[in-house]
Amino acid sequence: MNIPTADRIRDAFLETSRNFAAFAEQTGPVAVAAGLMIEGLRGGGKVLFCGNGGSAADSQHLAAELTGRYLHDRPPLAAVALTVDSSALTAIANDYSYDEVFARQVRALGRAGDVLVGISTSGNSRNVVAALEAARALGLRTVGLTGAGGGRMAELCDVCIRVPSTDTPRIQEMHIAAGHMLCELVETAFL
Ligand SMILES: O=C(CO)[C@@H](O)[C@H](O)[C@H](O)[C@H](O)COP(=O)(O)O
Ligand SMILES: [Zn+2]
Repeated sequence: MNIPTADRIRDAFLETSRNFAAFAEQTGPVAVAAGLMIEGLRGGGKVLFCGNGGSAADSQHLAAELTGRYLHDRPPLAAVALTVDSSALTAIANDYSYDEVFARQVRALGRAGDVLVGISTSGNSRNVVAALEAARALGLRTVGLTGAGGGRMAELCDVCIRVPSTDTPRIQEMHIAAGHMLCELVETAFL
């Protein structure tokens, strides 16, 4: 099927708009996740993020919003993206397996009271699932950002933000919007 370019762009933007309208009616999990992050940070804990591909980019983006600032000046907040240390990622993948790249870092760095945010559009990426399992075993709180199905992550998360789409890029668009809202709510609590 040969869809004219303008129609294709408009259809994609309208789909994004419909997705966000549906997501706006499902705000509860975002509020609960922000509460967990605020509680963890107030208790002296930190927020860890992990994900693959676009979700790796989201992980470092969101961690930087907390260690730096989102909109306002306030104390730095403890956050680490487990996606950015190329030496750790390559060594763990090479010596153990790619499935272990986040879980091993969680076991190295995670402490009870911390929060792990796992980001996956399918909810089934094995390294993110393994990281959530490791986090639960250590007593971390777990937050998921997934697509509508939730995948295997749904049952491993204290709260799972399941955005209303099954299309990877459309899901990612809502993930970063939800992530920004999390940062806004967390920042407000520390102003
Ligand atoms: O950004 C994109 C697609 O928009 C890709 O890089 C995407 O993140 C990768 O294919 C990931 O490996 C997908 O993994 P997941 O979201 O299912 O956990
Ligand atoms: Zn992408």
